[in-house]
Amino acid sequence: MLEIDDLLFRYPGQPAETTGWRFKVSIQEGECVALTGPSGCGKSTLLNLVAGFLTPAGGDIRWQGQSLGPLPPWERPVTTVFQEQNLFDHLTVAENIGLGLHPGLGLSKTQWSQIKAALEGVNLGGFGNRKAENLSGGQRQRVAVVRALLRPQPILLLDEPMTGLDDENRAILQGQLQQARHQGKTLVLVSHDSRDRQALADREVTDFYHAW
Ligand SMILES: Nc1ncnc2c1ncn2[C@@H]1O[C@H](COP(=O)(O)OP(=O)(O)OP(=O)(O)O)[C@@H](O)[C@H]1O
Repeated sequence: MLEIDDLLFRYPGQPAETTGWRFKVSIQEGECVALTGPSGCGKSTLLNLVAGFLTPAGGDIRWQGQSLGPLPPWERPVTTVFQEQNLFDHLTVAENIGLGLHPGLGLSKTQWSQIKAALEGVNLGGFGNRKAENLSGGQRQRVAVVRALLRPQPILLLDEPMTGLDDENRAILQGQLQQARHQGKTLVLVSHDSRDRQALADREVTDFYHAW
């Protein structure tokens, strides 16, 4: 289970008298939960806290009973697809995905073949050797999802993962994410598009945030 347990957070510089957040939600292993709420309620903030990109002022995040608090982002059992994809423009598509598997790109032949096959699975067959800088927004988004899906981490944090996709590619990525869930991954989804939430989420959670 992924437990967000009274996690307290306020952005640096936010005056102490203004309201911060107290996040609380539990997500079962293998579940896909959509966090929903009005713009600005803290959905992306919570994903950044779980990923370890922001530091809470109190409370805890536990995965299978172990606190993630002491772990830096790269040691957490988490992989992310965020709105800004941070692909390295000067690297190829395959290298960008490979970096998610090994920081020095020390990949086996089998892993390079997996990357090639995964790209074919999202309509990007033949794109492996292209520089990321030459991709459209929707293509970049698909590369980012492939990179996340190939990583072994059990928790996938998805912040608007379908941005910029046409209907065909949206359906393809929905299928890939459903497959990941059936393989046992735990998905936390933030999407303004109800089609994604309906296609993917087991339940929508609206009461994950409270005033602190
Ligand atoms: N780095 C930051 N410093 C200060 N305030 C921030 C920072 N990032 C976000 N905020 C504020 O925190 C609030 C929550 O932002 P967040 O992006 O988590 O909301 P959200 O629920 O994901 O919104 P949306 O649905 O519009 O994407 C917003 O009011 C936002 O302006």
